[in-house]
Amino acid sequence: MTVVLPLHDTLTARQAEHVVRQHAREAAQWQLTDLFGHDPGRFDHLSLQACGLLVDFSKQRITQETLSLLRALARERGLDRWIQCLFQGKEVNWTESRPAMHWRLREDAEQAPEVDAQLVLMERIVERLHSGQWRGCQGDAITDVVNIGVGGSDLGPLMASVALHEHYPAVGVRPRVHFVSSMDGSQIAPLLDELNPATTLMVVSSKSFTTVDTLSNAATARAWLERAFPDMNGAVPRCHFIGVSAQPERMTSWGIHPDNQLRLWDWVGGRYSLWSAIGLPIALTTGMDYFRELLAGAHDMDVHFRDTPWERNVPVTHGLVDVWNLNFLDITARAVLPYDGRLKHFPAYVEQLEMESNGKSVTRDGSTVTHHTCPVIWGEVGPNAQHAFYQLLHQGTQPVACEFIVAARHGRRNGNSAELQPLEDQHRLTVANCLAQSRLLALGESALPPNEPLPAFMHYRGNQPSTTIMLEALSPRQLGALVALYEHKVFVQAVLWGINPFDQWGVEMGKRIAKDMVKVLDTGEGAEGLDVSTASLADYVRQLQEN
Ligand SMILES: O=P(O)(O)OC[C@H]1O[C@H](O)[C@H](O)[C@@H](O)[C@@H]1O
Repeated sequence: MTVVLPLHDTLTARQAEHVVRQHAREAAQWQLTDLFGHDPGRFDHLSLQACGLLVDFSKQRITQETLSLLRALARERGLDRWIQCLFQGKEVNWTESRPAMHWRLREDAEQAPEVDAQLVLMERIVERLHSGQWRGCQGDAITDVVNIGVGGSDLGPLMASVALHEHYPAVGVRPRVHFVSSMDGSQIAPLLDELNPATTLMVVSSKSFTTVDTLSNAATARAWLERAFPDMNGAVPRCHFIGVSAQPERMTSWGIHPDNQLRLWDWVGGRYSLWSAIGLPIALTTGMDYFRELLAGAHDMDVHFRDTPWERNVPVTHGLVDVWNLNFLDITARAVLPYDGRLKHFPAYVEQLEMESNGKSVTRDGSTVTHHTCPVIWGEVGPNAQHAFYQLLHQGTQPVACEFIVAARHGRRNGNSAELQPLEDQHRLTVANCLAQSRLLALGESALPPNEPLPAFMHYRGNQPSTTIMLEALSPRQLGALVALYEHKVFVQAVLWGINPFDQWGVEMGKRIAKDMVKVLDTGEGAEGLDVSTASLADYVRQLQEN
């Protein structure tokens, strides 16, 4: 099927960009202190609510006019048609000739029956594990599940399982869920020392089922189980391995029993796949009802993104503000700062989602972009980062756009009120820190009560822009909405930049040349074709390993 995707109307897009650029010349002089001083209604004008999230853009260096000019630019770049193409399942991933239909994983059984069929299989597995009916090869109930995956087959499930670990399945007992991703064996080795093979189940999670990191960890896990049960090698794959992949034949030839295979599809990008069976660890942590709530929250955001006018559209606004910071204010770094330890893996998740999606430099027509695409993104749990890199945010030389993510209520589910009070107090303290930091970053020392003049080294210059995303509480539904918000804002930005957010060709070459390098390290073969630095390092390693 050939699909005609909208191309930019280059001339008008250039005109719109010119207008935004002129506006940005003025904006370069703006101070957030003045913007707040001039417009007491700034919060009302520049904050939006959707799907249980309150998103405050008022601490960004923008005005209502800025957003309106950026929306005009987006209109001229064809964003409305691109959104339609996304949700109509057109080939928006044009370098791989595929649609990108992660949103379809959040549809109901009627709209997406093939998705529902996999959810039903997944639910059966989850129930068998929670009820103790899934048995190891010696008849023991499973107590520990190890998810073996990397990239999108690790970061999303890990992030959401940890974020929602206070949500328990309604019935039964959940197993402990562990994550192994690193190819060097440094995670799996100590884990296997602790675990009992009789009660451990491995989930080998790989969309392609070719990723060497995952397959080498899976091989180590299989050897460990086969050593433990030398006479039961036929039962080991059946009782101790589940596979999740878009490649059933590869799962089968690796040895995953057909009954233990869960599927996803080529039309789901790895970093967009936590909603599929790749999310099995999440469902094992929370139970299937909460997993479905997570999907429902993401679906809420899909509908909001698709149907809401851009003036009130959170992913559109979020994407546009980031484009503004990067391309018009030259802010090339962004910090993702959750004020909630449960979201400790959220920054790493966003790093992959955004930088693997939008770290591109070639446009649809094959030309090189003439502007920056994705900023450098990093992050950490905010309160911990306060004691680490906030020094640079407050007094360093570079502008950094910050993103604060915090829940208004902790929403703790277990324990009596006397026990919970100290924890509620800790949550309030955390929210207070979040608000204090974003205020100080924005306003600098003018946020402080008037005092005697500070020496230069104590100076807080302020004017660091930030967005605050406030959840009512960290529920599965709101987490689903939050993650889908990021997925869609990434798409908005890609459309404005004219790039494909759904491929990752920049990762492929590294995988290929690593194979040749293994040969160099093993035998020295191929070293003569290498640069002197790499050849010398390889030689040094070989000498040390031989002695
Ligand atoms: O799920 P897999 O096929 O094993 O892929 C795992 C990961 O590795 C690749 O190199 C890509 O960069 C990621 O986008 C992907 O999520």
